[in-house]
Amino acid sequence: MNYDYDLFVIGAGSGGVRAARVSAAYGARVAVAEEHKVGGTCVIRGCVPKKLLVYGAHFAEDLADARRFGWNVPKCDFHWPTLRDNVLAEVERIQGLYTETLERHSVEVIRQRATVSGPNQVTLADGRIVTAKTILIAVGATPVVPDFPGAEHGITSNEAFHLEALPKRVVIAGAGYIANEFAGIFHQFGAHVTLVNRSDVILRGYDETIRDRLLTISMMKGIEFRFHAAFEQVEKKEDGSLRIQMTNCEPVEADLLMFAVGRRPNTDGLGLDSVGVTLDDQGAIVVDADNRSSVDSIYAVGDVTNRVQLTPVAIREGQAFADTLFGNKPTRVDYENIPSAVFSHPPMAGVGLTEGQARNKVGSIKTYTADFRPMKNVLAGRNERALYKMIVDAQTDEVIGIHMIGPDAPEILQAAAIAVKAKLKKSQFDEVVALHPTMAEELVLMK
Ligand SMILES: Cc1cc2nc3c(=O)[nH]c(=O)nc-3n(C[C@H](O)[C@H](O)[C@H](O)COP(=O)(O)OP(=O)(O)OC[C@H]3O[C@@H](n4cnc5c(N)ncnc54)[C@H](O)[C@@H]3O)c2cc1C
Ligand SMILES: NC(=O)c1ccc[n+]([C@@H]2O[C@H](COP(=O)([O-])OP(=O)(O)OC[C@H]3O[C@@H](n4cnc5c(N)ncnc54)[C@H](O)[C@@H]3O)[C@@H](O)[C@H]2O)c1
Repeated sequence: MNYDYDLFVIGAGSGGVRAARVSAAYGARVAVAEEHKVGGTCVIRGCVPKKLLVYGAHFAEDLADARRFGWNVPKCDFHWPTLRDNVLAEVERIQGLYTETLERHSVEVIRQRATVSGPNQVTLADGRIVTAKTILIAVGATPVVPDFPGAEHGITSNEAFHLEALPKRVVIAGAGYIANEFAGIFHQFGAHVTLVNRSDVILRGYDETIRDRLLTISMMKGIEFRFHAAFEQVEKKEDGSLRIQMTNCEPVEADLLMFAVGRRPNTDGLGLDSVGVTLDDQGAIVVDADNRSSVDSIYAVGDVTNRVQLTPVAIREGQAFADTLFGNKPTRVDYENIPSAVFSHPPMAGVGLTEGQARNKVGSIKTYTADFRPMKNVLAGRNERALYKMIVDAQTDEVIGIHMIGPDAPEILQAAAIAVKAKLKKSQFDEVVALHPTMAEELVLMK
């Protein structure tokens, strides 16, 4: 049968763009449909604008610390519209680059919503029907908004990048990645931040000691935490402020409520049920190791499969899909030892097993820690300690996990992750001469 395209990709985000571009480079006739902006969550309302806000926020501490280093810093004001508009302009620039790359590879970019209407058929928002030998679903995920009276007065991370003015009092629901990153951002911009979580665990999945250090430092900075609290009701008052009622604590008054309680796959109304694509109980597309769904001609990559919701993972899945299907190079993503980071203030990062996971899985382990006050913090009079932890298999001496919190932790961890992935031993770390004076030298000095 003749199809309009060899490949039709739905969603031009991290996974979809990579899959479309590489498949086209292998000679496939490819189209990609995008209902919002090319680049997807990471570029438009995720990693990129978030990291730029983190940089912007960090100046609050840098400017204060500079005085201890002899700089005569006058009283500085922060102007939110300047940062917001510069960040949004940068996002537009990157969006342009992504679109250009796709077009240069002869990928047809269709700026509309698309839904699946057959195993080889896609229906566009304007009513056009197109056919493709293979369909790749790369529609990502969307923020979860809990259901309770007044929840409509809250925003999600999608809107946080567009705020008219900076709120003075912010309540953030959740205690995961987005909650902790935005807690740091709003706090550094001068807002009073309260994090509300239904349990007393922040950043589940990260090493407990590292998480505890972030909690301690955040509280020291003045970020408040309300644990074991569930939202009951939010009222909007005449002056526009919010009265937020929760279980287990007094109501909180705030100017902004932001939900950061997870992201669910974007499969609603996508037509997948009509063709028999199997979804799990979270609405994620169930795929095999080659990203193939329960329907032979339909594949899925990225957040919509709810495996690991990170951009580099979506990109790898998109690449593996293209290599396997159109490049004659069967490739599978290796999910072992994926490094990750939280761009909180200070940031934290980790790779491999946490101490708790290692005790359960490996049994006999050794742990090494470096708990130190970075040189810069000492001179700045900033009482913030960094903490590095290394987990070693006691039998093989292999380093099976590295976890850290402190300045530049994500930058340092990316390099350390190579060693963990390469299954290097603790003795091989010890053989490396320290690079002095750095924070990273602690990695080869742990005793
Ligand atoms: C605030 C925030 C910060 C983040 N920070 C980081 C970080 O620092 N590091 C990191 O690794 N990850 C981060 N992430 C996660 C990362 O953004 C995602 O894991 C990644 O974007 C997933 O890529 P994807 O291709 O699966 O989906 P997406 O990038 O979400 O792309 C999906 C695209 O599909 C489009 N679409 C959806 N439905 C349709 C349809 N029916 N028709 C046409 N188009 C459609 C959407 O508009 C979107 O553009 C962050 C996420 C958020 C929300
Ligand atoms: N630096 C990064 O790499 C980065 C940054 C941001 C987001 N992301 C990705 O995006 C995903 C989504 O981020 P997120 O922060 O929304 O999710 P998350 O899974 O990190 O955290 C969700 C939090 O919400 C809490 N929660 C869940 N349901 C709740 C409810 N009904 N009421 C109150 N609290 C509730 C959970 O206990 C948890 O603390 C992450 O899992 C991550 O993969 C990555």
